[in-house]
Amino acid sequence: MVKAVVAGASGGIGQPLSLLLKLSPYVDELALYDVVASPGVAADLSHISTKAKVTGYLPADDGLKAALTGADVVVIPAGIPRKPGMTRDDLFNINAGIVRDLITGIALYCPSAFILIISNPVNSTVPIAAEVLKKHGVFDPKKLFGVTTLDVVRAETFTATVAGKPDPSVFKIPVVGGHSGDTIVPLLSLSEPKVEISASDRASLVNRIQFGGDEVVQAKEGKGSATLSMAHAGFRFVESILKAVAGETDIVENTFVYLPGVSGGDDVKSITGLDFFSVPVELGPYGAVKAINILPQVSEYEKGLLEVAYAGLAANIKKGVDFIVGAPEAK
Ligand SMILES: NC(=O)C1=CN([C@@H]2O[C@H](COP(=O)(O)OP(=O)(O)OC[C@H]3O[C@@H](n4cnc5c(N)ncnc54)[C@H](O)[C@@H]3O)[C@@H](O)[C@H]2O)C=CC1
Ligand SMILES: O=C([O-])CC(=O)C(=O)O
Repeated sequence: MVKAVVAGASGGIGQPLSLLLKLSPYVDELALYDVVASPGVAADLSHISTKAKVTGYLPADDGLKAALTGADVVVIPAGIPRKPGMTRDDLFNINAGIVRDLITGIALYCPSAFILIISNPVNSTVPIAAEVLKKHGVFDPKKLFGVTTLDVVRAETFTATVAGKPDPSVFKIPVVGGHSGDTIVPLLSLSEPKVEISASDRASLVNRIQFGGDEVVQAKEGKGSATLSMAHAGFRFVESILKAVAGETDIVENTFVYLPGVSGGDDVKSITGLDFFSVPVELGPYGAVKAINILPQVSEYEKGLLEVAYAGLAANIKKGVDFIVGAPEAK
């Protein structure tokens, strides 16, 4: 019996993601938590004739505890989205506290659940989550994931367009680093099948993948950021986790993990110098089995992109850690 929880279930991502989970054969119970409207969303979804039993919870009456108790996987798309002109880091002040409080609930009520963080800025919210879990003595790095799947989905789609291929799903393209602007590093040189593109097409393709989020923010004109493509990407990642839990093998997703806690992570860290980084990760029934170190295979051009990403990521990660452990005193 698999219980999935969506925290932030009434939002732009939360609703379609909950719909996809309600349709999944891997989910037996689906608990929807939000500060508004979650019982209504749950009532609506509960009429769909699939097996998952859907319930909705608000903060009142220990709703977070009721939602999380017994959870196997918790997906977190709670928090505010960007408006035009904002960076993901501009969301930190509000979303950091939201993620901290939800992770505290997970530490108390379902400490062995898989935790998938969608809330931005992912480069900082995942370190926040790790520190909260450490404080409670329940941190299992094999089960904490920053969801960077949308970058992979965009890489597949935009590359197919440039390559003139009608079906983007034939592509497998690793995207490493973090989840904001130039911390997102698509490794087009490792694309399968191979893509032959000119240097100038490559530069604009990389830029489009790195700033795909901004494209949607601008097109929505102040009404939020990517929600439907994110629900698809989030569901793809949750489903990979649930397939691995069900015993399927050879499941690999790119995801932002705590490298020192994942097998193979130290090899990646010895190149990046960072504790958190998104790389292809093999998933198994107990979480991350192995971080796959593809960094030695990248092109010279991609090495340059990576150097830029390292600097931005270091600052974002430190900001998240400091939010929980406290910034060191100025001397
Ligand atoms: N990782 C990624 O690739 C992506 C991340 N995002 C991020 O996902 C987050 C959500 O985006 P949207 O769904 O568009 O926003 P939204 O505003 O439509 O929905 C957010 C939901 O979170 C709820 N919420 C707020 N505080 C909460 C709390 N303490 N506990 C539970 N729920 C709470 C709100 O009531 C709302 O229903 C944003 O931070 C956004 O930047 C968005 C797209 C891609
Ligand atoms: O751009 C945003 O703020 C939302 C996001 O993370 C994305 O679409 O990749």
